[in-house]
Amino acid sequence: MRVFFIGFGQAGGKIVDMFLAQDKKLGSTSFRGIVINTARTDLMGVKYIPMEDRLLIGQTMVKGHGVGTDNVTGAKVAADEIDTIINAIDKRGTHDVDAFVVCAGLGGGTGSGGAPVLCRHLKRIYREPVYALGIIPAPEEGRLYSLNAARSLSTLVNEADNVIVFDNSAWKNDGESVKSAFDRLNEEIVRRFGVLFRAGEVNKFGVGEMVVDSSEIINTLRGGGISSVGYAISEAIPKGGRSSSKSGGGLLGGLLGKKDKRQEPHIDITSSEDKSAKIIGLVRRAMLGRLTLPCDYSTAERALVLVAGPPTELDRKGVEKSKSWVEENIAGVEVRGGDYPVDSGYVAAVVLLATIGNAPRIRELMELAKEAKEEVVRSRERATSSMFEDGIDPLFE
Ligand SMILES: Nc1nc2c(ncn2[C@@H]2O[C@H](COP(=O)(O)OP(=O)(O)OP(=O)(O)O)[C@@H](O)[C@H]2O)c(=O)[nH]1
Repeated sequence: MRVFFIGFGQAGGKIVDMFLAQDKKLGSTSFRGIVINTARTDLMGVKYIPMEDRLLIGQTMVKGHGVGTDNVTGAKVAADEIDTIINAIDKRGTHDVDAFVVCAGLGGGTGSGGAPVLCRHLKRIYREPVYALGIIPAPEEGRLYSLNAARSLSTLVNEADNVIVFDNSAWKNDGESVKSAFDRLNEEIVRRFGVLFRAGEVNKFGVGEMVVDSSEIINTLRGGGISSVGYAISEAIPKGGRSSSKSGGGLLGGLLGKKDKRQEPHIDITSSEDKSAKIIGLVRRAMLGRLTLPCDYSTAERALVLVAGPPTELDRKGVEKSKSWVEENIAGVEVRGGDYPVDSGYVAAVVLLATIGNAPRIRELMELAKEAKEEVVRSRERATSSMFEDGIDPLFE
């Protein structure tokens, strides 16, 4: 799938920078993108994106200093400068893209406010689908971040064709601060979505036996709402049957995973039966393990199962059986799937759970936003009644 990424704000910018770095490392041209920010220093912090693809907005309003977690200003700046943003996207080339992905941390100001505005305009201008990859804050980051995320998310679900969520709090380790975990979390994000969005890409192995092309990803995400992604890897059987000591094993190895002692040890299997069992096991681990957004997977309306790895490990029966298993376990009946052959020391399963109906953290954010709204109404009423007590008629003052 050819994806045009737009990194909005600091988190979005760093993640898109990594997507493009991965593309360069793989010698692929599936991904392109630009980054946008109101803070000059954040744009300078990006490592791989060329200077001409870094766009500073809001200079008259905030003078390159950022919007300071104020997402109303973030939205205003994006709306005021939408023509400049669209021009920068057009300049980078959009004629052959399959989808746009707007990537942003929803708890701050620039990306949180700007992403919904940008999605609305991209949808107005282009025929290709527009997805948001939204990072939601951990509760420990404070109420303001959660309120910003709730507000941004409720607008985004109406503006984007689908919002795929990554929950920072679900991914940081106990005792670790969210900030110190950023680099690791970003790697997790780029690994999952890098594999998913590359499905169907032609490499030296050609396309898979059961190719997943961009239309299958698009059809899976078609219902809108919020989606989550599961991922699991297992070591592949090295050529000649011995275990490889190299991390990843090959150019694309880094795409699927790096050597991780916590992963299940590989089992030397060669028969189709064994390959199929390995794939089913991986898909189960992907769906039942940690998702980008922890949610009740049984409420998903559609799903996509993608198995990536060396061609010798891919197995049609395994993918078919995994699809049936996913279908039995989600609310909807539309489950798509296929394989993606790559040169790697790993086999990976990605499960995209689309349009989910229940995620506790999203519910928590929405309740917080409702309470905050009620508080505002109550404090307005209190202010009005105190003015009456003072003998002031607010209508005439
Ligand atoms: N996963 C991840 N989350 C991040 C990263 N950087 C910031 N965040 C989260 O994103 C939210 C803040 O968004 P930022 O991107 O820093 O803010 P911004 O859009 O630049 O907006 P302002 O700084 O307010 O102008 C917070 O909830 C952070 O936890 C990152 O590198 N990775």
